[in-house]
Amino acid sequence: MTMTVSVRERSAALGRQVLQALLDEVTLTPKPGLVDLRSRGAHTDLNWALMCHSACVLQPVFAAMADAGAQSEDDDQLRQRIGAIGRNGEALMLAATGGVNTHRGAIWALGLLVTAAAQQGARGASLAPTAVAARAGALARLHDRGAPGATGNKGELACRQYQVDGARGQARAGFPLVTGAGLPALHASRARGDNETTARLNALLAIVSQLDDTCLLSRGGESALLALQEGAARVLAAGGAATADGAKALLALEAVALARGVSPGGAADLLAATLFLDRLTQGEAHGNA
Ligand SMILES: CC(C)(COP(=O)(O)OP(=O)(O)OC[C@H]1O[C@@H](n2cnc3c(N)ncnc32)[C@H](O[C@H]2O[C@H](COP(=O)(O)OP(=O)(O)OP(=O)(O)O)[C@@H](O)[C@H]2O)[C@@H]1O)[C@@H](O)C(=O)NCCC(=O)NCCS
Ligand SMILES: Nc1ncnc2[nH]cnc12
Repeated sequence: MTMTVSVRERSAALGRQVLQALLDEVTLTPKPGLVDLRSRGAHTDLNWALMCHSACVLQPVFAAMADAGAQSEDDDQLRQRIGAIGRNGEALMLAATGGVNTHRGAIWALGLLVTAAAQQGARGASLAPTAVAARAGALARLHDRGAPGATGNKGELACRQYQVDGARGQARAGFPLVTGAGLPALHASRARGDNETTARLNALLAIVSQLDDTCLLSRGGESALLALQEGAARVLAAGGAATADGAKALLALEAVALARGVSPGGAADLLAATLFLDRLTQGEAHGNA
């Protein structure tokens, strides 16, 4: 009995940590093309308040996935369970936003990661980012029998048209751009004394510079993807968002995103995933500086 209560409490705490990561991501400012505290970026149907509302509505969904992860004995059953919770979460999101896709990618990526973190925690296994991401990747590779054969979503269509792996591929590979780009950039930036906002912006740019983001592909095609990847790499090569040259390059990147009407929504989700994994090992020490 006491055991059940403490599993629930830990799951609820993980749900709050996901919520915090989503709020930190959307509040991070200035982001190129994305919704932030200043603006809607390249979006007409999204804004900061709607993104925050959506994140709050989804908190119990992430806690339910964590609960499933903590209590699971069998990976295949767990995969079916979180697939169902994720689809229900998507329906809740659409009902709460009047049909706007605020967090589909986040439900997918952070859903897998929070499940994996809860499973690792319940087994007394490592909560290191690489261990949690690898566990999440293993879950993503299992067949979700409740999933429709085709979603018809823009990401899926872009994957087919441009021969990229998209959100599914990133998860099945164990989130290599979270562990290999976002987290290293976040930590390197903090280590050289950048403030937390700059460190998070540099983590986002490191992800944008390498990700085949289907949000960019579906709105702007390959030329938009390349323009954003190269623009993000230029900010980092100039020393990152904290330097004068980097800040100039970031403004130029934002102008490119707005002129093309594109937004790196997949990279934003992976930044939230980066911040979640960082928080798992760092505790709640980092505020929005
Ligand atoms: C397996 C799914 C991820 C279904 O994916 P599908 O291929 O069907 O396509 P999408 O709906 O496009 O979902 C993919 C979302 O993932 C984000 N993303 C894009 N590229 C990548 C990438 N390379 N790596 C990781 N993540 C990526 C992205 O999400 C963000 O963008 C959303 C806004 O996108 P969009 O609707 O295109 O919006 P706009 O461009 O603004 O549209 P318009 O205004 O122009 O109309 C936003 O939500 C961000 O989150 C992609 O959208 C999965 O969804 C699935 O199977 N779900 C059900 C089960 C489940 O959730 N399980 C979870 C636990 S197992
Ligand atoms: N900040 C943001 N702006 C637009 N789309 C997003 N998807 C996830 N985070 C986002």
